[in-house]
Amino acid sequence: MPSSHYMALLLALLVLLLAGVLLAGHRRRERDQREHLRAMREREEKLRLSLWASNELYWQYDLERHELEKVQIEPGRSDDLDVQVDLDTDHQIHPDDVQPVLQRLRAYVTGHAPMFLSEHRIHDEQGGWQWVRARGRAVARDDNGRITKIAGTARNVTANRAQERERRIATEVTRHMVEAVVVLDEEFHFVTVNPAFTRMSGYEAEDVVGKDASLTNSEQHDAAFYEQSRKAMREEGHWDSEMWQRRKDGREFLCAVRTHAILEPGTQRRLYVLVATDITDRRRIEQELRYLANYDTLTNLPNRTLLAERLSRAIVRARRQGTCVALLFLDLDRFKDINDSLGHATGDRILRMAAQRLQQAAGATHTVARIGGDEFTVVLEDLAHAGEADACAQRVIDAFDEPMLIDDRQEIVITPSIGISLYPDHAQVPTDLLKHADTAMYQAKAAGRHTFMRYTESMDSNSRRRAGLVASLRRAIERDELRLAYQPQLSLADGRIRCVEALLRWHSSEHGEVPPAQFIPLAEESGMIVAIGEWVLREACNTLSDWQRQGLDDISIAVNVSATQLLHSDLPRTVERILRETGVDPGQLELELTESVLMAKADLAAERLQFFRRIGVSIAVDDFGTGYSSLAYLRRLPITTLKIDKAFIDDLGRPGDTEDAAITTTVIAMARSLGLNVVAEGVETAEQLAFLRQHRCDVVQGYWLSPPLQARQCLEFVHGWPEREGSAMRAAAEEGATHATP
Ligand SMILES: Nc1nc2c(ncn2[C@@H]2O[C@@H]3COP(=O)(O)O[C@H]4[C@@H](O)[C@H](n5cnc6c(=O)[nH]c(N)nc65)O[C@@H]4COP(=O)(O)O[C@H]3[C@H]2O)c(=O)[nH]1
Repeated sequence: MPSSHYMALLLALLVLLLAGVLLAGHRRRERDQREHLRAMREREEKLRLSLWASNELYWQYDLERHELEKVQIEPGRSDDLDVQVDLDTDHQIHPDDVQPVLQRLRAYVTGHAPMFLSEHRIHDEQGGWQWVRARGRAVARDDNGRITKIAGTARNVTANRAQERERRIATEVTRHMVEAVVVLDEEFHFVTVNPAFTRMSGYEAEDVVGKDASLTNSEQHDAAFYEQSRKAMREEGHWDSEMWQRRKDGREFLCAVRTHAILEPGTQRRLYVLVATDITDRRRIEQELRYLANYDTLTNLPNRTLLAERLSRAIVRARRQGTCVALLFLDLDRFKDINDSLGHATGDRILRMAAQRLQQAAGATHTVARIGGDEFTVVLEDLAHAGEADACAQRVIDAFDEPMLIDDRQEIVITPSIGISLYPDHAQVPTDLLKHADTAMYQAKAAGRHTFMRYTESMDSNSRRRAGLVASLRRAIERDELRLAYQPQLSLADGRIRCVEALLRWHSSEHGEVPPAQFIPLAEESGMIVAIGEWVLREACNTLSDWQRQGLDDISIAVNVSATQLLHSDLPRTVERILRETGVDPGQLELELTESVLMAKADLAAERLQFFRRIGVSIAVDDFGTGYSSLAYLRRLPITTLKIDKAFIDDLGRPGDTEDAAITTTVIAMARSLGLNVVAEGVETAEQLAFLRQHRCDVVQGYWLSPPLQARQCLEFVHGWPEREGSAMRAAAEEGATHATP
């Protein structure tokens, strides 16, 4: 074979070989390409699947072109994952979020943040806004290394945010609730507590979480109570109650608790939610109100309301058991004077002491109540006979014999008057028992106070008489039923009558002659004493000026003035006016006030007395020795005269009387040392006169000299006195003196 043929064959073979190689290379490339394409498809598929599964979209942002490319899988189609690619230059970010998004982008691009991370709102397809959470990082840079493209994923977090918001609000609400919120697990162990629980119990969350709820149990309840509450929660799913709990520091508090069982989200486990309100203060206020409604806050004794309740119950019990109930009604004698004179603070102290003595005397088992002012009651139950009530009343009276010590320096004796009524003898219902005991108490007062009396039906007529007297007294002045009697006073130094005391008389057209001891207290209680007192003053001054016109110009007149007149009326103006109108010289008027009047509202009393002294009117202290004032106290008042009460004079001069004699001589001596004029009241016998003369008493007044007389008789008596003096009277006095002096 020619070499040219050989060469051609070789060339053909080479071509074929080359073609084969090329074909094989092409086929391999084709295979590689197919493989690459398959891998790409697979990756793309995985990407789609993961985008679908994570419900996120893929985005890529071109920083130079400001173009945003979004790739997202149509939601809800798992088998056919359609890719939706949007090229978007209008990124449709919520106007409020644009700046924050740009800032975050800038932070990443400038290297201040490791990635782009942003939560912001974008338009959704329905025209509303949806929250997206986007993450991304650089996918392309220019030759200078500057980021030109960022890509990443974004997910719709609108629902999450709403849930998260709800959760945050719920947490905040729980945190700020005034009520304690406690969540317990099925075993009643603490799961969570809110700050209000910490405030209420003193336990921080870490002190209690995981521990048994019995940690805060109080000893106010027994174990059965708590077991019962757990049973109710377990079986009924709720439990509402009030319960005492113990704080970390040991103090106990009362709370109103509402409990509900819930299921722990995502599990079947039960949780118990307890909402508790601290009602300790509310309960205390309720108890205080109940206390205020039923108790007297000054003495802590039951008040009228509780008394009525206890008395009703006592009657019901007595009816069932066939026993007897006694009601003691007690009023403190002349308490008003003490209250006025020593002040309300002292008055209150006396009431408290009186309450204690009363409770002690009555015994702890009996109801002692304060039903107003200085009025108290005692309910005695299970009495076999009425004599037991009398014995109790006597015990009470004895209990008050001991003086009360005020402020460690002043001793006061205050006496009670007591009325007693009995179930079933006198009444069947509480109101009638009270009424009858009150009536009996008034009778005890009328009988001279410091005593007790059992109710009798005749007492009702006495009460009616009192009411009738008050009604008649109101018309006494206009009916011209009042008169004055005048009782002369003898000055022992010169044997002359220098003063007469004006004493009021009332002859009622309905009740006849009513003694002052009966109607003056009524006039004082009803306030009528102011008008009556003014009438007395005018009448006395008119009589004196009348006597002066008839030649009796060297005599003065003493007029009684009550506490109400001195303190609650404009007595200084009244006295001035009457003196002016009647032309009586102030030096010839003496105002007689009882001790208690002078101590009443001491400042005002002193001020008024100073006024009278300034204008020349004299002041006498009446009934001295019966009250509780001391000479030391009276010395501070501008007093001119001291009248020793008849009670001390009565036994003077009788053999064996040493106490009254000692008191009288001491009072005379002390009064003289203070420069006071001393008048002895109620001098009835020559012996008394002699005693008084011997002990240098200044003045005597009483039946020995003369009873109170009508104005005309009194004028005649005084006119005729100089003739009589030195004869029979003097003889009697001297005779008495021989008897009286040992
Ligand atoms: N057993 C006895 N009694 C004697 C004797 N001497 C005088 N008396 C009586 O003793 C009382 C003395 O008056 P008093 O201490 O101011 O006590 C007076 C006085 O506190 C008060 N009173 C009388 N008139 C008035 C008045 O016009 N205003 C005021 N506020 N009270 C008056 O009534 C009280 C009683 O007055 P009366 O019944 O008039 O009683 C008078 C008088 O009649 C005596 O030797 N033996």
